[in-house]
Amino acid sequence: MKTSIVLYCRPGFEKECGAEIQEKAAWNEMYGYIEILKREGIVYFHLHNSEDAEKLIEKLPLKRLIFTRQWFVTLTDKIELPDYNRVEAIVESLGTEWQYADLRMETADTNDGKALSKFCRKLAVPLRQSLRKNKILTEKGDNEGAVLHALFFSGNEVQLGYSLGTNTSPYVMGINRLKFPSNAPSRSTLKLDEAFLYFIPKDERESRLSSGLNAVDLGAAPGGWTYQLVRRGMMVQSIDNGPMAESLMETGQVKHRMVDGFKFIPVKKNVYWLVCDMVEKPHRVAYLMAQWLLHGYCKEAMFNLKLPMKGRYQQVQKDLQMIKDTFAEHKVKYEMYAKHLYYDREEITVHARLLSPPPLAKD
Ligand SMILES: C[S@@+](CC[C@H](N)C(=O)[O-])C[C@H]1O[C@@H](n2cnc3c(N)ncnc32)[C@H](O)[C@@H]1O
Repeated sequence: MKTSIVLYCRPGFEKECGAEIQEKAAWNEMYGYIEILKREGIVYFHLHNSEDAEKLIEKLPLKRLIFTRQWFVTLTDKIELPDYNRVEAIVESLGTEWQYADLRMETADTNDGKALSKFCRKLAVPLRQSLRKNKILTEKGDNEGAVLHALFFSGNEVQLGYSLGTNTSPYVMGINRLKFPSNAPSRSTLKLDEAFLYFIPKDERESRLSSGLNAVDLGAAPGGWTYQLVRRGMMVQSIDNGPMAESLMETGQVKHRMVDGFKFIPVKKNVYWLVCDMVEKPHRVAYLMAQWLLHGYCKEAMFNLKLPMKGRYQQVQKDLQMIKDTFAEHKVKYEMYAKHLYYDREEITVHARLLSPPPLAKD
């Protein structure tokens, strides 16, 4: 059996996901070839050297991959399951050598996969029990331990693998499913909600997403992103020529400014968050975000970069590199992560902040 890494991404983005893992593995001098399950959001990275699989998921932070939602190292090839005694067949193929802290029942992120996930939920109960009985699954609460993945292709076909508790997504298939708030003005509200939950660690949310902070929302109408800022108690300047939802204006927390988002500069230096969802050329948005941070107009920025039809991975790399080069030119320390989040479609979300004083800020 060859040892491979299985990566989950948004269906339709397998090529980008494959190109990215191959490139970032090569930076670590690990090589292999890609096999994609087209439109299923599943990518195999078959490593030439089997030992590299675990080394790679240990060394490369999952957070550094833009197009990968979740990953695992294979323990088995695809296993054929009988119609009965599926649990026994899975437990048997695992052996008793290794223990896991958690079990994830997974499928492709497709309509067929959704139908299959009901079956998985039912099977999870007896499977967990049996894994515990056989001491393959340890007691809950061990975040450091390995996570066991069971990827189902049908009720009769599964592949098993593991990820490392310290470098894995906490969600099944790496997807954080959120409930759409019925009073939000647009569905894109979920993009910013997911982004805040993904990029800002839980124990820092109280200070970095706290009530009373000031925010600017560029390309705000009708207000899905502003809604997330208002909901967290922030005061928001919403920039867009289009109309904002009345319900948001009534909160008294929103100032609507009908001006060009590329020309707007805040009068006061008290803006903490800049969020931006303008449908614009990504390099223009990337440049604007870097300028806001370097001038100290905001402390943190969360923004979308629209993806082109072709050469999506290369374009994203170019736009992010431009921001990195601009920061390097000004010798600032910074933190920047980008992710193709679940609620993103033809765009990725980027979070950036400076860790040293903004060099172009004027008193
Ligand atoms: C995808 S929509 C934003 C949706 C919004 N984030 C929400 O959650 O409801 C993009 C918005 O960007 C605005 N926009 C595009 N170019 C702009 C510019 N130069 N200045 C201000 N707004 C702009 C458009 O008017 C449009 O309302």
